[in-house]
Amino acid sequence: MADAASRLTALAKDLLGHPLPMRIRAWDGSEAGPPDAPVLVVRHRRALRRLLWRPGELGLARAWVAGELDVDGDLYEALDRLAGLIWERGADAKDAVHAVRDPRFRAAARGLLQLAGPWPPPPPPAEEVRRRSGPLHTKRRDKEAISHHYDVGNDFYELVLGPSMVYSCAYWSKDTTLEQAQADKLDLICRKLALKKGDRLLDVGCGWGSMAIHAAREYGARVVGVTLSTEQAAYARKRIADQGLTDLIEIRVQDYRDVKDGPYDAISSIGMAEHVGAARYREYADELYALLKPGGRLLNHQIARRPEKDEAAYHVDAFIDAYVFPDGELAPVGRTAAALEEAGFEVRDVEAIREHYGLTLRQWVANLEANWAEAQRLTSPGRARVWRLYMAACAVAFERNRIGVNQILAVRTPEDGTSGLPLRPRAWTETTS
Ligand SMILES: C[S@@+](CC[C@H](N)C(=O)[O-])C[C@H]1O[C@@H](n2cnc3c(N)ncnc32)[C@H](O)[C@@H]1O
Repeated sequence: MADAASRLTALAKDLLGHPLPMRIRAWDGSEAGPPDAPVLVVRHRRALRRLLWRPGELGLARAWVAGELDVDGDLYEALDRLAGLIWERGADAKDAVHAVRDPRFRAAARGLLQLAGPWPPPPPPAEEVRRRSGPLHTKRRDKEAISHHYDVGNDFYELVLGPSMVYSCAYWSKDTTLEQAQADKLDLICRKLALKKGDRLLDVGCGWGSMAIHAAREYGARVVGVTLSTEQAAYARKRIADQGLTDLIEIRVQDYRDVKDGPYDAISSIGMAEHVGAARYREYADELYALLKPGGRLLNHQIARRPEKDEAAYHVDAFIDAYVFPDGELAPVGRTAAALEEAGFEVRDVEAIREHYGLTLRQWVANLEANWAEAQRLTSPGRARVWRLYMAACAVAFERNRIGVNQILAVRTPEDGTSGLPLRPRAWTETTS
């Protein structure tokens, strides 16, 4: 009988209707497939059982988290090749229906079942979030989802994010470091908001307090930062005390829907609206509008995805939902802009900075890899693997324009129409390559 790698390669071709664009190394040490391609390592045939049980992303993710699947070689190239396969070839549901009717496909599925060994598959890895039923984005459920993602431990985030502790896309220029690019991003937002000494700034989804600190220290703003994560809040308060900024900054563990002490001169929302859910964008926009004084500005920095015919696709992918961001949702940028306009905002500027997120994520992955043993110790080997795959896959998704990230500047323009913006807020000629 042929070795496991050759059988897998042949079965994958019959199942996919296309050769697998990777080399395979199987549990028996055999190898097959294109010689120069990255190697998909199938350490244990249990991985196949998981895949047959949950075909597609979730099955792959479970095997990856359990350490049964790995990549030897350039992870980005491997993901890029797989993304090409999934996004360009697997997108058409009609193909899948044809495939299931095809006797070759059915024979291949039976072959895989044989190769997979004794049924049933093992239980999902402990890192998987237990699915909850009931309505999405209630305050309670959002708090649980946020704790899952952010209460992994500040030490772990320090390893990945580095000293800037900013968990959103940085603003790069040639030869900058991550720390500089993050500081540049925070400063860009302060300038877009035209912050000045004494202004009241509300930073919704304040993370570990980096924006609050920058705005207070560099612009003299008085800042309220809100987060749902108790660990983030504790960390932010300590940083603020260490820098002697407690008079200017207050950090609260509070849902943004419960902030009632407006009006503010400006609001920043950086990497938070991804948690809101597209169905609630209007509620989100209404809340922020009500918290601003007339003439006040909002800077909404948010990941978006390309439009889909089926809105169910806006829910994040199965792997990310099960292991990383439960209940996260991405929608096209127009949905956010429309909700802001409907709430009464004047949308003044949209800056798309997609490529910057690819660069940021690659740096986070490099930080994680450089601290791999420590990262596994601080969380678990499974969780460290989840994060590496999630961040590398997101980098590829940004680079391939599957998802993007945008800064929307919106003003609560008063009745008389004075927006307070300069005639030429930004000159294209100033941009660097
Ligand atoms: C991706 S982090 C971004 C943190 C920070 N803005 C940064 O750029 O580093 C998202 C933040 O949104 C917060 N968040 C999510 N939903 C929230 C809600 N309903 N109310 C308040 N904060 C929320 C999380 O607690 C977290 O601090």
